[in-house]
Amino acid sequence: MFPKVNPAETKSWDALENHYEDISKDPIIEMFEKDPDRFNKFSIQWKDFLLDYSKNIFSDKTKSLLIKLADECQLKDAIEAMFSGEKINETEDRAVLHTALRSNSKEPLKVDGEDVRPLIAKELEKMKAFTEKLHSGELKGFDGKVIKNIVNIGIGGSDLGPYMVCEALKPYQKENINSYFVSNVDGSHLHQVLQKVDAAETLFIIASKTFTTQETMTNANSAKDWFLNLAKDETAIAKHFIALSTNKKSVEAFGIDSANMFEFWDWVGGRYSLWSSIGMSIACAIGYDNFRDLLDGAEAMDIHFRETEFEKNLPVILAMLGVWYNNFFGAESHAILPYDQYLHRFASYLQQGDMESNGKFIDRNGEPIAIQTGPIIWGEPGTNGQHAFYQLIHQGTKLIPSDFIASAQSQNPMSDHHEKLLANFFAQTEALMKGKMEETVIDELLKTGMEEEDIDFLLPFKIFEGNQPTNSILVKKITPFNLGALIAMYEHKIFVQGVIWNVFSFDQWGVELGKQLAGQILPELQGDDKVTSHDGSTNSLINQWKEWRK
Ligand SMILES: O=P(O)(O)OC[C@H]1O[C@H](O)[C@H](O)[C@@H](O)[C@@H]1O
Repeated sequence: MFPKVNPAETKSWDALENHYEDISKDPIIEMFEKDPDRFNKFSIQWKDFLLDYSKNIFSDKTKSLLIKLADECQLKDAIEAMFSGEKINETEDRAVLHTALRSNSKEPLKVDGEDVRPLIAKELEKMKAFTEKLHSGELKGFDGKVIKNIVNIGIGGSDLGPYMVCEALKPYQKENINSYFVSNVDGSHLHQVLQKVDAAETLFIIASKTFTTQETMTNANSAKDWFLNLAKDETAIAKHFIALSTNKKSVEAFGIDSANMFEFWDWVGGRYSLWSSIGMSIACAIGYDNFRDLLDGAEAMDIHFRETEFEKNLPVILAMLGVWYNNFFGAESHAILPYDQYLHRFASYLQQGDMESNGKFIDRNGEPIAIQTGPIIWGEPGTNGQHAFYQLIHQGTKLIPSDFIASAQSQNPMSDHHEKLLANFFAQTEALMKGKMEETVIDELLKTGMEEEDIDFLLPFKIFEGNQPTNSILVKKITPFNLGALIAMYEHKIFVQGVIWNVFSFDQWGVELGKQLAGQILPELQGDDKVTSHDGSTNSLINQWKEWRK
């Protein structure tokens, strides 16, 4: 049974509240001075990963209390429930088995009496055969030209994951393939892409779990119209459109033959679906073997997560640190700061992964939750962020725990770029921890020859209080395998936090209301009649738009 423990009613929760009072103002730097072994104690090396979590407001006692909390919330049982295919997504009555998609195990894994392993293997074989045809040039368009452009049309989980991975693995991109992603229903998004491609050389991948999502279906229909206008032959669709979906009926109704449909299943959540046939655009971009490496990396992390004691478990430690700041320090957000340009979509990918999973106010017993749940996830690659928002992290009034992620090896070594990038990566976490004390500021200003009166004026502005917590995640190189492991690490971190906060992490009812209202408003936008059916603000906005639209 999936546990349903209210964390605030556990003994360790009370103990953590008391412990917070004792430790929250202690300078991290002094913890290093007192304990020379601190880095060894609070870091984990696993394969090509080094997680250093020693720069946190965190002691042996914090660690043991957080792990006790995980135990009291029955995390071990929850992990087993997920991996074994229990229907832990109770509000949708579904199992949660994205881990099965990347598993090499042959041991039967049943959902509703059916072993899912052969289903997964069959679909992967189909993806392999298709991508091999694409890369060998065998896949040709309606007039015999070789297909070289891939346009993925999808949104949310059917876009963010594949897009993020294709960007992160750009150095592995097949030379003869150009990949494009269209997600926004704003016609400009599709327009921009269609301008760049020749219909005769283009494959449209319509990616949608439900095949009913308004944005995706609108873009898919417009792409089809554009294509038919050029190809002038309905039968050519079979060569230029494929579908990735769980909904065969709607795929066929759209005009895509089920032979050109790559299936997945309702036990794969949208934001956890890049490992399924939703990863087709990834396999097309980097080749099937690299896609398999991505899956293997994720599987390695799954095994680590499932089998490693919590003390040394990467996702568990990251998750419990997040709980520590979210629930005891009152931190509202968590920053993801990759020092790797190719990871420039990583934070936005994790926004869906994390915020759609744990942004909930009702617990697994159907009761309102009295404690804080999922944080606001945000971030941009370093060093760019340093010149934009780091001011607030260093000297603002908010506590912002951050994950600094860097690749030890550059994909594109160029003079001393990578040393400079990494110098910034190392410097920032040190600066955030140490801050700059009054005496140091005075010393520095005296050395410039500044008058004492001027120093007195400037002094408070130049002080950095420090003690801003950070995790450093150093990865040897962002290969497909390591990226798969990195993504899976965050997926499991999110899972653990959902277990602790006692929320259902795999549904997303919160996205429905806006969709429903947009559906009601759309017909009201036709015609020139004044709209009066909403509140004063919404009516006025719509009516002003009607005046300005032409
Ligand atoms: O793949 P689709 O069915 O088109 O869904 C795309 C996205 O839309 C929904 O609004 C959900 O909030 C997302 O979780 C999902 O990934």
